[in-house]
Order: sequence, then C-alpha cells, then structure tokens
Amino acid sequence: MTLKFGVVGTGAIGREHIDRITNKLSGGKIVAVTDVNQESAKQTVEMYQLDAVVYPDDQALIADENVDVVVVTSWGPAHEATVVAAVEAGKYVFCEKPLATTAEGCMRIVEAEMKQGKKLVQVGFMRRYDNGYVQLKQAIDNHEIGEPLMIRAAHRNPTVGENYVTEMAVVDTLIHEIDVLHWLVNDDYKSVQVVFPRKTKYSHEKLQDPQLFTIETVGGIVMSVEVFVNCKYGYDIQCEVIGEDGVAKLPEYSSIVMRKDEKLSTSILNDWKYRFMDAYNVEIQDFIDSVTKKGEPQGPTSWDGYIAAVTADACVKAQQTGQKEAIVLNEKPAFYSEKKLQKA
Ligand SMILES: NC(=O)C1=CN([C@@H]2O[C@H](COP(=O)(O)OP(=O)(O)OC[C@H]3O[C@@H](n4cnc5c(N)ncnc54)[C@H](O)[C@@H]3O)[C@@H](O)[C@H]2O)C=CC1
Ligand SMILES: O=C1[C@@H](O)[C@H](O)[C@@H](O)[C@H](O)[C@H]1O
Repeated sequence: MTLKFGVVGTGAIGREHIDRITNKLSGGKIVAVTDVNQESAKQTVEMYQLDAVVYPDDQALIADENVDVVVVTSWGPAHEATVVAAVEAGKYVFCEKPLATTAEGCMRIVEAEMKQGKKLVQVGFMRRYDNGYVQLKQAIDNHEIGEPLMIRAAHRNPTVGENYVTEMAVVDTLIHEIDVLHWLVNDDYKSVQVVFPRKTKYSHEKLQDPQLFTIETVGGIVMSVEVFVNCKYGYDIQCEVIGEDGVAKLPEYSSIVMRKDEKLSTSILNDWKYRFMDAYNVEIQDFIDSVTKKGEPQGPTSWDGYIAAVTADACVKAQQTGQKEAIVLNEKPAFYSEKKLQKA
C-alpha cells in the first residue's frame, strides 16, 4: 500500500520532506501540495517532478479524497487550523513543531483527535529518532548510569536572522530540548528559571543571546540548557546526563579525523538539516510504516505537542519575569497512555 501525502507549506523543511518521501523513503507518494505562496508550490512540483495537484489552500487540499496524510510544514501560527481541519476530516497528520503556538490550541487538537477515537497525529520531534539520543535513552532505561541527577545540554546555531527575537529561543529552538529531555529521563517538568549571560556582540537589539535555562523535574533532576544561536562556529547539539553510577553523553557527529598543518582536526556541521538528516529519514519512514501496518502513528503525539507548548509558555514567562516559573500540565488522558505489552 502506498500512503498518499498532501503537503501544506513548501518552504525549507516542506521541500526536505517532499524530497525524502519521493526519493529516499519507501511507501509514500506526494499527491498534493499547497502554499500561501502559490509560486513556491508550483516550483516545488516542477523541482521534484511530482505528479501532484497544486491546491489554492489547505482546506481544498484536505478535502481531496486521494490525500491520506496531511503534512503540515507551514509557519507555526498556521499549524493549529490545518491540523484540526485534517483531523476532523479523519486524515492522518504529520505536523512539524510547534503543534500549535498555544497550549489551548494543542488541547483543541487533542480533543479533536480523541473524538475520532484513534491516534492520527504525529509531531515532528525528530530527535527521538536520532541514533545518539536513542543510545542515550537505552543507557538510561537500562540503568547503566543509575538514577539521572543532572543534565547539561546546549543548542547552538551559527547565526540567526533579524526576525529571530528573544522568545524564539524558546518556541523555535529550545522546544526540541523541551521535548527530548523529559522523554529521555521519563519524568515530568516542574519549574523553569532563565538567566541571561553577557550578550554576544553578534546578536541584535531584540535578541538576548545566549540564554541559560534551569529546568527542574518532578523527580528532582536539574537540567541546565544553553541556547546560543549566534555561536558562529557551527551547529552544535550537546547533551550529557549525569547519573548516580556514571555519565552518558550524546556522541559527537562523526567525521573523519584529519592530520594536517601540525593540527589534528574533525569537522563540525553548520545546519540542522545535515545534523539530523538520518533522524528525519527514520522518523518519516517510521510514520509511513506504522500508519500502513498498524493503522496509527507511534511517534510523538498531540499530547507531546501539548507538553511542549505548556513548558514553552512557562519558559517564555520566565524570560520575562526572571523568576522561577511553575510548569503545570492537565491530567494526561488515558487515550495517550502507552500500550503495555500483554504478558504471555
Ligand atoms: N523539526 C525541525 O528540526 C524543523 C522544524 N521546522 C518547522 O517547520 C515549519 C516550517 O519551517 P521552514 O520550512 O523552515 O519555514 P519556511 O518559511 O521556509 O517555509 C514555510 C512555508 O509555509 C508557507 N505557509 C505559511 N503559512 C501558510 C499557510 N497558512 N498555508 C500554506 N502555506 C503556508 C510559507 O509561504 C512558506 O513557503 C516551522 O513550524 C518550523 O518551526 C523547521 C525547521 C526544522
Ligand atoms: O527546528 C529547527 C529550527 O526551526 C530552529 O531554528 C533551530 O534552532 C533548530 O536547531 C532546528 O532543529
């Protein structure tokens, strides 16, 4: 069976996903695209030689009976309306982060999905599919480092544009750590506090950069997460988990080791696209396979999107107040509880 995809938003990551579904993965085909910039949608069809209809908007694309899955790769504020409409039409959805820009918006998606009686939505938190994070989680789950006590993490981008402001360090960037860190340690967040170190000269008036977040979990783990989006030297993701019996660290991106000009060196990537290329491929192949074979996606859920939104709201508040802010979630519906394996 081939899963037929309609893509809403043919910008940077929309095209990346179209390319991987068309040329790298198996079991999926792009049959429809749309973008508020219709030229971009048409160019995309030509660029990847797609046999796909270009629709004027998301609603028309969702109404196409040939579309099984709606991929949402438009700008964050547009996600909620598209996801709700797609879910109400009974379509599967792969939505890039954020699921919605507010916790209330995520809850509306959760409610629409529960009404359909089955999981339809997966959120694009691809780090859960990154080989390094998967190994880190296995080490923690197998108690190889004992109980986790602290995490030291960093999310560094070489540079950002003038439209990237202080709040985006949370909603655009830290959001990946917000999702992956609670998943790593199987714990819930309790509070967050932010401090602003001396600002780099490479930032601009509306952006505090770097920022340092201290996040505490209900179980008492303290996470120190740096976001530094004008670090200049490359795209660098760090994560070290300090446990009672040892320390486990995310592996460095592997590159050849060069001996040259009296130096021993390895390269650092400069873009998320390359750093997480394999993770995006595994993520979307897993989405295709689980929908095709099991009838529902098995990756990050709408509820994970909600957790991320609530936590992001507290982080933004903490940026503004300088105080420790509480992170309080609604009770998790049974609908989103992991299915336990039946004992034989
Ligand atoms: N998982 C990840 O690592 C990444 C996730 N993202 C997320 O993916 C989304 C898209 O990001 P980019 O591709 O970098 O942005 P982009 O600006 O390159 O592309 C977004 C496209 O969506 C279109 N668009 C906006 N509103 C629309 C609407 N209502 N209907 C149809 N088209 C609409 C725009 O015209 C544009 O072509 C964002 O939510 C972003 O946070 C982006 C990069 C990496
Ligand atoms: O999602 C992403 C971008 O939108 C964001 O701007 C970057 O900071 C992240 O590293 C990348 O993964």
